[in-house]
Formats: sequence, C-alpha cells, structure tokens
Amino acid sequence: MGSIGPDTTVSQEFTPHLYPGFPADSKPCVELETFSFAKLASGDRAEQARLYGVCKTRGFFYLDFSDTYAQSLPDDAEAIGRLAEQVFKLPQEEKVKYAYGMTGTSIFGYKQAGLTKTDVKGTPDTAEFFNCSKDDILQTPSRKPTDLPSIISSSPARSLIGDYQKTCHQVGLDILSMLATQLNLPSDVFVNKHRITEASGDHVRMTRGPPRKSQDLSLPEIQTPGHTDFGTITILFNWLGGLQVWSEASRGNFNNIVDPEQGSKDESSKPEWLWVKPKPGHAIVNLGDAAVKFTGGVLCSGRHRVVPAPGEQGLWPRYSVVYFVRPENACVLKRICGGDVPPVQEGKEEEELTAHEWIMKQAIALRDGIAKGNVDI
Ligand SMILES: O=C(O)CCC(=O)C(=O)O
Ligand SMILES: [Fe+2]
Repeated sequence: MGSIGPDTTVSQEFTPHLYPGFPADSKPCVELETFSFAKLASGDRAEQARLYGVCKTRGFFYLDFSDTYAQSLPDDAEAIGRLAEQVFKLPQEEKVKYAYGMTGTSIFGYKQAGLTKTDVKGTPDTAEFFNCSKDDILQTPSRKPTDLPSIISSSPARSLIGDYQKTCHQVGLDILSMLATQLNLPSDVFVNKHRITEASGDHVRMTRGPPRKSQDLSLPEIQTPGHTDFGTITILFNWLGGLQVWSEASRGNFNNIVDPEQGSKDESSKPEWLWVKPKPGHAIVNLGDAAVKFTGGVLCSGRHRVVPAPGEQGLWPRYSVVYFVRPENACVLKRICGGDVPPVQEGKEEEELTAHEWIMKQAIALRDGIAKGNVDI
C-alpha cells in the first residue's frame, strides 16, 4: 500500500529523506519505551504487563509494527504526508470552504493557523490541520458524508486514508483489549465502546506547522498548545522533532488548557516540557482523556504540545499524521465498574457526558484557550 498516494515527485517540503537528524544534545529529552506490536499481539503477557506499566505512569510509547497486519502503516503515513502537502498547498479560499469553526457541531475539515489560542494572552497557534472523519471516509451509514476536497475524496487518496483508518482503528482496539485484560476487565470492554461502524469523532488528522522563525528556543512559537487528547488512544507519525510531553502524567485534571507552567512553584521539582525524538519507522502512541475516565485514573494520558523542532530540523515545515480512536458518539464517558478500576468515592458524582459532548466541550475550550471540563477523579 505504500506506493499508493500522491505523486511523490511533487513533494517539495514534506521530504523525510532529506531531514537532518534530531539534535542529540536537545535537552530536556524523554526516552520513551518501545514496544513491538508483533510481540504484544503474540499474547506475551510479560510484554503486555510492561505496556500496562507505561500506560499507568506516562501514557506515551513508541510502537513498531514490523511483521504484523499493520506493517505498512509507516509507509502509508508517509503517503498521507505527501497528500497533506498537496492539501495544504491548495489556495486558502479553497481550504476555508471546508473550515470547521467548532461552533458546537463539527470538528472535521480544515483548521486554519491562528484559530486556537495558545496562552492566556491569546497568542495564536501556527498549525494548520485537516481532519478527515472516519465516518466521512468509510461512509458509516448513520452519517451524512461531509464534502471533502476532491484531492481527498477521489481515489486513490480516499482508499489510502480509508485503509489507514481501518488499520489504525484495529491497532487501537487490540491495544485496548490488552489493557482491559491487564485491568482484570473483560477483554472486549473497550472494544464494545469503539465499534468502527458507529458514528464517532475518530479521524485522520494531517498537520502542518511552519519553520521556526527565531533561533531563541525560549520563544516557543507554539504550533499546537498543551493538551491531552480527548479520545481513548492516538497513533501518531511524525518525522521531525517538535513534539513535547509534560513531565508529569495527567490522570483526571482535564483543566489543563492553559499552559501549566504558570502553576509551578518549587524550582527543584518544577515540571517541564520534554522533547520526544521521532523514531524512524515507529509510531508514537498515547492515551487520551477517555482512557483516564473509563478507568478512574488508573490509566493516564500524557499532556503534550507541538513547537518547531530544535536545531536545524526547525528550518523545515513540520508535518504529522495522527489517527484518533475515540469512543462512539453516544457512549457515556463514565468509569467502568469492576476489575482494578476503583469505584467512585462515596458521596461523589461523576459528570456524565457522552463522548460527542465531551469532545465538543474540550475542542471549544482548547480553541479558546480557556480551562473547562475540569473533572475530579
Ligand atoms: O503533531 C504532533 O506531533 C502531535 C499532534 C497532536 O498532538 C494532536 O493533533 O493532537
Ligand atoms: Fe494531541
């Protein structure tokens, strides 16, 4: 499938084979753990237990798909990266025809740079997104397909994205069923909340961030501000640095839209942003808010943001290809009863929002740079 996709000869700025390496001296950096999907999927319980450990403490890891049904994902993600370059090169007046304003109805389509506030002063973000809904591409019968630019909706691009969505979705479900078993829950407890045929917020996101303007790294030039993902599990491919994770895991305080740096006091234990190195041929996988909510904070999500890459890498526009596995729209985001999930504290009530309500609420909060959706776990 790696050969499907836009004409590679026209790629001018998404050129992974030309990128310099991630600068070895970039500090502070995090060493994420690496997992082989083949080993996990073979039923290796010790490896699955290691995965569970990572998902309880950081919620971010590298995943290698070699020798599995998902082995074409790295090449397919590159093909989508090349397609993304063609999409973002369309004239602005064409792209805004597909714009989502996050008015409370849709999070799919084009997001222009500057729509999101990155701090309390209202500094605009610099990243463009194009979010291709799973339901629009796969035509789940319960949804009316939204218009997509022909460059995406015509074959072979559409089948490239559709196959990619199906494979990423299955990878997400397989990992979630391993985590369910580790939590002493029925293995299909998450799978049943993420049926591919049901309407959901799942989508492939193409992102593009501009090159760094200043070499002063204290000016972050934020492409995407600090956030936790709203869904359950995210599969990301990126080819340049720029992704940073917050040094403390997030397990319930979703009130994290405003940059948490403002809250820190003690210098010695000051939490900080850590660079994540891109690892060739590997996805970066992370858990999101729904995983935290379903498990009462046993699983944690990693707060992260995107800035231009450090060093010479920052001279390139930065592309990434993301797939978000999210609960079905109608699924109520509440803690699962049983297994190792702690019960809700006596006298406390959980907010009961559907996944669709939660995603819209958080998306609007992220756009406006305001803290909403705070939940006590
Ligand atoms: O581009 C990246 O590396 C991450 C993007 C991201 O965090 C997001 O779209 O939610
Ligand atoms: Fe994210």
